[in-house]
Amino acid sequence: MIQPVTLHPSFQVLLVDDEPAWLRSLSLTLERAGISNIASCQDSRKVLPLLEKGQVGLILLDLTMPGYSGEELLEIISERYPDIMVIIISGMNELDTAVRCIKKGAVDYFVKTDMQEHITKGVLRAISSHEMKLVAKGMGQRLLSNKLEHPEAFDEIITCSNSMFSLFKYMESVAISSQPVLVTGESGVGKELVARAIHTLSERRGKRISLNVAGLDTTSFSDTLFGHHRGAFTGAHSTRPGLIEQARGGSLFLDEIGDLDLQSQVKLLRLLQEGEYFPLGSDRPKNAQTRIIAATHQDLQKKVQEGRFRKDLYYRLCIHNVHIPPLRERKGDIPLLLDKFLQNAATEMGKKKPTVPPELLTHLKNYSFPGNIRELQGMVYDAVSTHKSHVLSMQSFLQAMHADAELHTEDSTEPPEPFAQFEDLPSIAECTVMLIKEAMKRADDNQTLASRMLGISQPALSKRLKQLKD
Ligand SMILES: Nc1ncnc2c1ncn2[C@@H]1O[C@H](COP(=O)(O)OP(=O)(O)OP(=O)(O)O)[C@@H](O)[C@H]1O
Repeated sequence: MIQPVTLHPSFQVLLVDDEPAWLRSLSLTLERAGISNIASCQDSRKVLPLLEKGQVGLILLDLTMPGYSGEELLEIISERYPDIMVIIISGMNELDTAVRCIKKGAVDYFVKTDMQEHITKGVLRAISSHEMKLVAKGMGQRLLSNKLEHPEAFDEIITCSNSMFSLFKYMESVAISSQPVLVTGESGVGKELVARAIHTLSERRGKRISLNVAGLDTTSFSDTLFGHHRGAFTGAHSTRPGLIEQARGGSLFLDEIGDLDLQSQVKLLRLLQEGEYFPLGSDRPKNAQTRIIAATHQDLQKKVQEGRFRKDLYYRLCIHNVHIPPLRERKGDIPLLLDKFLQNAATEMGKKKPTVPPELLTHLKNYSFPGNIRELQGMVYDAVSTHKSHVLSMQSFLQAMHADAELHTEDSTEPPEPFAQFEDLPSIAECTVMLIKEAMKRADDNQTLASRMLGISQPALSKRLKQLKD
């Protein structure tokens, strides 16, 4: 069972300084920016034993301290703990010292008199960078293992496909990152379920809030996401927090992100880049402490090329990308999904789970499911709703598949070219053999079904098969 944690980031940020007042003030500044996994240490001699515990990922280190100096500690840490990042925050504004510290392995150097906002941004940058390193490290380890660490997070996603299993491992690896995740895939493949699993895996204590951004104009988008202050516009009678506030410490799922208008894209980009936003009617920025998960069935790269989606936003969003394959590329999932949906539909409608005719699975496996899992689910619910007793009728399935095939033939602007691969046309006899073989393959060697596909009787097919053998 995953226990929700309150702390961000997933590793500890250790503040080392001999001045308690500075430690307190720095700690408060970082907490305001949503960094809560903080430990402080006033005695430089206690730093190394603290690092032994293996929880620290980032150190903010003073230079002038009794015991070990910051530079001495920096050298030891770089050598013994190369994975831990060190930022120097010194009272001295000396270029030589800064250059020396960077050469010794510090990732940044700040002076205590620098603006707090400046220091905070540097710390947030280092946190993101360390998170990415942890993600990459975790990914390497997970790819070698054939087990999931949190299989329960994927309970709702029925699958036996290897490609989905690899995606689950990827999702486990990126779960700790606070960077956005872009979930892509055709309509009905399960993007929302995946977004839910990512939120569960992230172990964030805050809520998962969803928003479908399709059709929202810029004002509604800003108001819904950022909220408003009383009097911000006519009708704003009271202050209302936006969804980012509601998802504080959790995740914000933005569905249909490909439909976001260009002006709203600028606002979302700013939020992702700066980590802050302005509620309507306010000139005081607020820190966004939520992780963005976006989803789309559209080809965002194509939209970028067409100038309909901002390139910078696209790259920000797809730091982690989960692409879900369509159902036709994981047909092995069809029997499991069919069984699950039959059970669910029967339970919901107070019926006994129907028996399935044996040919149904073959028909379903030969169908391309443009509407993916949602389409299969719809077919099953429709069939169960009209089902009376015993064996489930195939009629509604066949009708749905036929109707869809017709729709797609009408849609298609380019007629298929079945002979494009042949330089010399095959003979009629060769075509017959090819057709029979293909029909038997599609029908899983079921002659009754194959003969139906070919439009001949089963005895006629059987005769031809015999001739082929001879
Ligand atoms: N692997 C799965 N196991 C069980 N149910 C699934 C699976 N994938 C999808 N579903 C079900 O199919 C339906 C569609 O899934 P979902 O809404 O997540 O798709 P989507 O990709 O977000 O679609 P859209 O692009 O149209 O928003 C839902 O009812 C969902 O519960």
